[in-house]
Amino acid sequence: MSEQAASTATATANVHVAQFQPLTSPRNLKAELPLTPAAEQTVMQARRSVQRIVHRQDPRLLLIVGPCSIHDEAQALEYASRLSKLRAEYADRLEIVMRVYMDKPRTTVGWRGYLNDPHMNGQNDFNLGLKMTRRLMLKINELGMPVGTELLDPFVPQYIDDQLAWGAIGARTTESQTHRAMVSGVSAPVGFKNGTGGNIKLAVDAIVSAGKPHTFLGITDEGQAAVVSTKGNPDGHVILRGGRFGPNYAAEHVQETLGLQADAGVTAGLVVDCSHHNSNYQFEKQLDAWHDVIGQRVAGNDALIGLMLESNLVEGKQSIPADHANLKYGVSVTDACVGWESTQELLKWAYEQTGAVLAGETVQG
Ligand SMILES: O=C[C@H](O)[C@H](O)COP(=O)(O)O
Ligand SMILES: C=C(OP(=O)(O)O)C(=O)O
Repeated sequence: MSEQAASTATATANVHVAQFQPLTSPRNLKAELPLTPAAEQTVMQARRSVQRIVHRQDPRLLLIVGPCSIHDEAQALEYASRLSKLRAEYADRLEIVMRVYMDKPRTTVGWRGYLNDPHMNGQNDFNLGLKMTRRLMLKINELGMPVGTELLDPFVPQYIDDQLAWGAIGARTTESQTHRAMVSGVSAPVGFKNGTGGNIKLAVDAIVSAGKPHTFLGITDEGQAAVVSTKGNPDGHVILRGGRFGPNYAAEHVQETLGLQADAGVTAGLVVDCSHHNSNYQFEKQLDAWHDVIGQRVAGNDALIGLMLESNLVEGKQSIPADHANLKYGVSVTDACVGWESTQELLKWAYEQTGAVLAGETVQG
């Protein structure tokens, strides 16, 4: 697509706009990369399971597991292929969804993810990023591995909503009206992180807001600017991710959250993100959160319905080198992740532990 300079610049308008570029429409991209029957089946089955887990009608644990961010298609597919085997093996007790995070929020600036900047060089080729995102999600769904992602840019759901079993709103945007309204129209269940400062109430408020109809400005499938009216998303839930004061997965924080939800009439279960402030950004500490939360669930706290784990083929993280040939294989370029061996052990442990919880309970599809 050809680039176009800001043609509307005047003395007072678009003073700080450098350029506009045409954006492909959701319909064009979906015509090029349609949802296949196999991918659709993965999405539909997993979405239904996640909805039931969120509303505590299915006792299995929802586990959202995968890299902090995707930066390489082949590595993401290798990870998805490995994870899909464990998903199938543990399906009677665990509903495993892969973290396929493509659009990254930043505290200030930094690489904004594969969707925003697929070349990782500041070119911000959104048209390519959207295509690569849709293609990767399609391939992962076709493996029978359901996809979960953070929804950050409000236009993006029109391009990938049909492929999502689960979505998240990040800690930096849960309080945003724009994101709450956007979620009210998203087809999949969506989790809201607590704020970076640790405020849980704003995530509960977000569930209430996104559960209602909204009218906002967005785009149509044809890519035309439009007034969008939604019906409300009934499957919002809180994701506890810790705050600047420290972790918030202990029993007292879980109780506090349930109290806030009761006041607001929210009955959804809670997901705990083992990473971010719940691990103090040290990837090994995700194990503490994982063991603690599953321990609470096994001890009888049914409100704890799921966990998130930041995991990659290889543990740790790396900075993005100027020469991408120097990127280390399978290592995160954003937050540090646990490696594959730990991931396997953690999933096996979760499966073993939840045996007692699920004994005698029937999982209905
Ligand atoms: O999940 C990843 C990061 O925590 C998030 O994108 C913020 O990153 P930053 O604080 O490094 O910008
Ligand atoms: C950015 C993320 O988390 P948070 O919004 O909790 O910082 C993430 O999960 O990738």
